Amino acid sequence: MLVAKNIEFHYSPDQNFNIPDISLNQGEQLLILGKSGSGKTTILNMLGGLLKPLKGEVLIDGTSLYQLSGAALDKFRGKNIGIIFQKPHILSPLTVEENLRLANYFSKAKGDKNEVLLKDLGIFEKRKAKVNTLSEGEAQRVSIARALANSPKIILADEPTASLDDENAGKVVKLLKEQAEKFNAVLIIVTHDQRVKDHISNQITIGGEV
Ligand SMILES: Nc1ncnc2c1ncn2[C@@H]1O[C@H](COP(=O)(O)OP(=O)(O)OP(=O)(O)O)[C@@H](O)[C@H]1O
Repeated sequence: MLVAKNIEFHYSPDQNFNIPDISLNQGEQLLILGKSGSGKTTILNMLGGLLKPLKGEVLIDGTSLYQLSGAALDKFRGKNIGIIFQKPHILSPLTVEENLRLANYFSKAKGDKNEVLLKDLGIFEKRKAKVNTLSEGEAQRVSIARALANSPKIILADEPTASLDDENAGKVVKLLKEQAEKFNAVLIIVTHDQRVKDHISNQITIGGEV
């Protein structure tokens, strides 16, 4: 389902990220641990079709992402990959519901799963609320709902627990796992947060001990 092989990348020649090969089947989960600055967001962006590696390739369902043209890659990403960014990519003046409909619109999905998704994530009762009136934990769940709105085969989450207290951090990881299991999707979480360690047993560490 998701394969990354022989990936090489650096922003400047004096840098070198050591990026291990990754191979995950449908429904498998992986935790990538790394200290701040170790390249976690960089890897996630490469796996998500947002940053072209200098060498190597990323294959999703046999499709080599960076062989696709820009427009085809955008379309492929919209259909297959859901990314939960470190800083929520949601529009705060809009309501929860409107944010989801916007995601549906961009991925041409019907939006028939929105209600179930909001219920699963415990934010259904907030659907008419503007995002800028939500707590950080609620806003994080909206950004998860948005990323999952088109039932992606690959779910990538960048430090999804960084700004959450213990209780909410645990909840968010559980929700991500449940949703991935429900859709039999690949789930990759990158984090430096030790609290996530106990939730996903398949782990790799980049850039030395965390
Ligand atoms: N666009 C860029 N141009 C140049 N250097 C960059 C760029 N983006 C990131 N870097 C550098 O690359 C390194 C890895 O960054 P990255 O954001 O991938 O790390 P990270 O592990 O996700 O860190 P954090 O946990 O703090 O978010 C850092 O040293 C960062 O300063």
